[in-house]
Amino acid sequence: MGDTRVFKEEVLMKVTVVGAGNVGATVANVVALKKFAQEVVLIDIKEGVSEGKAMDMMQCSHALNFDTTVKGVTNDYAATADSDVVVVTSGLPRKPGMTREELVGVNAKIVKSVVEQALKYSPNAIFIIISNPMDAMTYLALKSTGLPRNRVIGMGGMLDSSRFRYYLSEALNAAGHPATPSDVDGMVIGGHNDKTMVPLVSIATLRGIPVTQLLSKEVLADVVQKTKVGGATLTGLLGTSAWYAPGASAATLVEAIALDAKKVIPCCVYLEGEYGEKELCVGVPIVLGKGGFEKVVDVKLEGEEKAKFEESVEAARAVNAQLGDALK
Ligand SMILES: NC(=O)c1ccc[n+]([C@@H]2O[C@H](COP(=O)([O-])OP(=O)(O)OC[C@H]3O[C@@H](n4cnc5c(N)ncnc54)[C@H](O)[C@@H]3O)[C@@H](O)[C@H]2O)c1
Ligand SMILES: O=C(O)C[C@H](O)C(=O)O
Repeated sequence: MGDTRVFKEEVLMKVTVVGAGNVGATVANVVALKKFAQEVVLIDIKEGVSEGKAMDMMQCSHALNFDTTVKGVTNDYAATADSDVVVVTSGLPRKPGMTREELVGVNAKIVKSVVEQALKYSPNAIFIIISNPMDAMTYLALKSTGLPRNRVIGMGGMLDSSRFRYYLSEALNAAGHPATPSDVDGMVIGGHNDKTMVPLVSIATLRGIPVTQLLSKEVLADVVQKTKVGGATLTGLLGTSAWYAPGASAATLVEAIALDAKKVIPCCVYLEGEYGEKELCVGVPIVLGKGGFEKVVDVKLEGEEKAKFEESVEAARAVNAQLGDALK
């Protein structure tokens, strides 16, 4: 089979994934499959689970031809030392009928404590926050560590945009315009929640053709609504929240950092005046490279989309207000 090693000297990346549940294990697996990292450390509080999942993944390496080492540990942050990226997935997922915001109290304690422990061993790491409610958890991670804003990034927009593309492709197919999700370009900004995320219909395209020229207003409104409740729909079907697309989305962010790809991806970041907002973390397009987020990309929002983004910002502020003592 020849030499399968694919690492470039400058991409000897170490990635820690905190939480070895559905999402965390998927992130570790997809990172290994993408072949850009030297080592992935999976850490959890449940005795043996990280070790078992890591061993299972390592036993895929022959069949799937990757050389990344996946290591599992229980509560041993020393093993995570000198990670370049730390992905935080630890915390409770919602159950059918719940909102993500209902998890704020319990997950705030978990996220605050794991970020502090991971930072002690990896003082230069970039943190990617997944745990929900993600916008508030990103804000908490940033405020409680005092890290520069480019090193704390929440993942939600990449996932919501994937769902938007998926539902757009379904609607386009039904309207007689053959399309796969990857033929469609579309972005979701704002908070990662069921009510106020903002799928940007005005700039969505099928291979460059505006979808507004191909689909009726009613169909587009239906696509927007399905996208907004995409996570709740899956939670209803699965009995717990989704993991394949969340894991793949988080791994894609890690990859953009590892390869210094300078990709434009909607992510949750701390705003300092961009989009007319400050003092909160919310989803906007950013350029992602080796330093974390390098800049916020300005999309000129108008009319209804502008008003919806402002609503989303207010909703994110309301959840931050519930962080209370966790912020101290
Ligand atoms: N941002 C997003 O787009 C997105 C997508 C999917 C899920 N999520 C969120 O991600 C989180 C994880 O979801 P999941 O489906 O993997 O849940 P899960 O229950 O399968 O896994 C969570 C894991 O976290 C571990 N954990 C709990 N406290 C910990 C601690 N202090 N240190 C280390 N590990 C700890 C648990 O033992 C468990 O293994 C949830 O909060 C969920 O809502 C976010
Ligand atoms: O829906 C959830 O609670 C999990 C996640 O945020 C998702 O969108 O899949």
